[in-house]
Amino acid sequence: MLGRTDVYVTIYVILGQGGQGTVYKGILPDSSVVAIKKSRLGDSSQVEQFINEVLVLSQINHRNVVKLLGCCLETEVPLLVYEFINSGTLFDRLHGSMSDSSLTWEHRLRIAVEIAGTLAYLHSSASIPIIHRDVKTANILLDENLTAKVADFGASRLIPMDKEQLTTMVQGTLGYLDPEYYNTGLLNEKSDVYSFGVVLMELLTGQKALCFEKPQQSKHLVNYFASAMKENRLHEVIDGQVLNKSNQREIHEAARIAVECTRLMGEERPRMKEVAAQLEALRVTKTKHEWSDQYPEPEVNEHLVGVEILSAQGDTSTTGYDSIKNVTRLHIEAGR
Ligand SMILES: Nc1ncnc2c1ncn2[C@@H]1O[C@H](COP(=O)(O)OP(=O)(O)OP(=O)(O)O)[C@@H](O)[C@H]1O
Repeated sequence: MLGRTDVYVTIYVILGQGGQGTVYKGILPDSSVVAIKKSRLGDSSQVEQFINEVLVLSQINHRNVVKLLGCCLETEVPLLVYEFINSGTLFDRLHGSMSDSSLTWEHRLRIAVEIAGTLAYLHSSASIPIIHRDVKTANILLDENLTAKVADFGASRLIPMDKEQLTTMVQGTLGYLDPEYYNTGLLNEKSDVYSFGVVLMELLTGQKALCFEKPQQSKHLVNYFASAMKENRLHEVIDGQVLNKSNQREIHEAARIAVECTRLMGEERPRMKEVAAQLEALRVTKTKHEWSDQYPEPEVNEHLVGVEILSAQGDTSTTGYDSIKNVTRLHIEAGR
């Protein structure tokens, strides 16, 4: 945080307009680029959301959460200052002006792992459990390496340790909103699990969560996706840009996880921790497969003789095996 110092910011472009106000790109005197969120004049509920965001973000230090650098809450128009994330939102990459084929399945799976890991951290590892409450692709920013940064904590809630769920005014975004929370007003971590399931479906299909222009049966991604899964026609809904022979198994498994996350009853949905572990396992297995394709096990022929000679000399490892172990370990470390 910047603390109580006067800092002059040069504002030079509008990045976007959200429910909470306008976001500008700015530059600090030390030349660092920042994003500045400005509340709408005279809207007290927005000021409350700003204060909430400061409260929540000051509890969090995570590489996949956008960093809050400073705030200015006493002024007539409150401001929040964040690190600038320069490659747009996941929504824009998938559906907007930035949509292109550069988002491969490997990128999408890694982004899914990063979001799932971040939500698992918010739900169970942060000092006070946090429910984001507005998980959607428009709230996932991407940096130059396409690393995901979860943003927009204005609607999030800190859950007191002695409470399993909270009664709140229902808030969220259509298409991502947990139907159980919508009907009961009872909020718990499983609402984020539902919204994450929708994000995973978006990554798998390249389609929007809710698309009014589409015919009734494909308007809601969750229903469309779940019936395709049930009727064994998943290939019809998966983004043609990502599906190929070598990733069918992973895509099918990721689709199964997405359907589990969007179950109608919250208690039937998995926890984010389990989801993150299952998706991470898909990535690790993928790396293993890639390595074994590159360094195939020796066939039963004269090569085997060589291996036996090595074994007799006390070296029982093969290149492929050790390499696989190293790669797996590297990925787990990088995922922290
Ligand atoms: N830290 C940031 N770095 C770069 N761009 C940002 C940053 N924060 C927000 N933006 C940009 O500003 C836009 C508006 O952000 P904001 O969070 O206010 O709105 P939203 O998520 O689109 O809408 P809502 O708040 O209604 O959910 C985003 O879509 C994004 O393009």
